[in-house]
Amino acid sequence: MEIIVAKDYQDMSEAAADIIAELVSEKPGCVLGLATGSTPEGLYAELVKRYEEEGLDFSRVATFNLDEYRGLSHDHEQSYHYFMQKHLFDHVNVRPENTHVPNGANPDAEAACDAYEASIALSGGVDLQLLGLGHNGHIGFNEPADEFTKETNCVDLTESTIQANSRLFNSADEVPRQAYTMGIGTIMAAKQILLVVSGEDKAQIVRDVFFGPVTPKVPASILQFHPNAIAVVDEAAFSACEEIAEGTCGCGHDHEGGCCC
Ligand SMILES: N[C@@H]1[C@@H](O)[C@H](O)[C@@H](COP(=O)(O)O)O[C@@H]1O
Repeated sequence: MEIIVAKDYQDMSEAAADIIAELVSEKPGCVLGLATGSTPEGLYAELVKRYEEEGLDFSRVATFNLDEYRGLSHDHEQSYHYFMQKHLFDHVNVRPENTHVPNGANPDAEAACDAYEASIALSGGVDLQLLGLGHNGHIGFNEPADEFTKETNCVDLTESTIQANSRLFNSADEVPRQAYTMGIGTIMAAKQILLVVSGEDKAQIVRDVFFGPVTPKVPASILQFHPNAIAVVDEAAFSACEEIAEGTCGCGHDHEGGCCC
């Protein structure tokens, strides 16, 4: 995994937007896998700026979002569909019919997830998958588990994720208990991965993800095995990794492939 350490949140957002903008310019009909959460808000703002100021063209781009809460309709203010409209889709020239978010309003989990997986396959596959990182190492809504998930599936959210995401709802009671999410297999099938992480509160999990063992207990650790993964993290999020990156953590081993301690 290539790691780019950005100075701060704004710097991280710009560096990540550069990578997406370059792909959209080089391959106007590309398929973008998109993510929600606070972390990518700044990079979406950067993409909107590039559309407005430089004419970055999204008219042939197709998008597939990672996940959606089960039970929330598209127009629910806390749905990820609504989030994407608000932060990106309403402000650039992407065609609505080319944007895809799992259908949280479909109570038939199997049908909703199978349909989503099929539409990703029909698009030819994701060129670049953007990811944020949960405090417990989740990507999409793939929570720590005994094994890696494969395809789009329905998951039970962990209590820590419900608590973390409750800041966007009136109370934790309102946070849906389940979500539809691309599986780890779906994510790993993307040709390129772009992980963005910001803030000191993620420093320990960033260290585990980048340098710890690859395990479904830390779902994002699987990204160590992706052949074309880039992580853009700010200095605060990278702060627990510095000693490893500099090779001064004292274990005496070569850290090129990650650290054992
Ligand atoms: N399902 C989303 C994830 O895709 C996201 O990466 C994570 C972290 O969000 P934030 O960037 O707000 O810390 O939150 C949610 O649980």
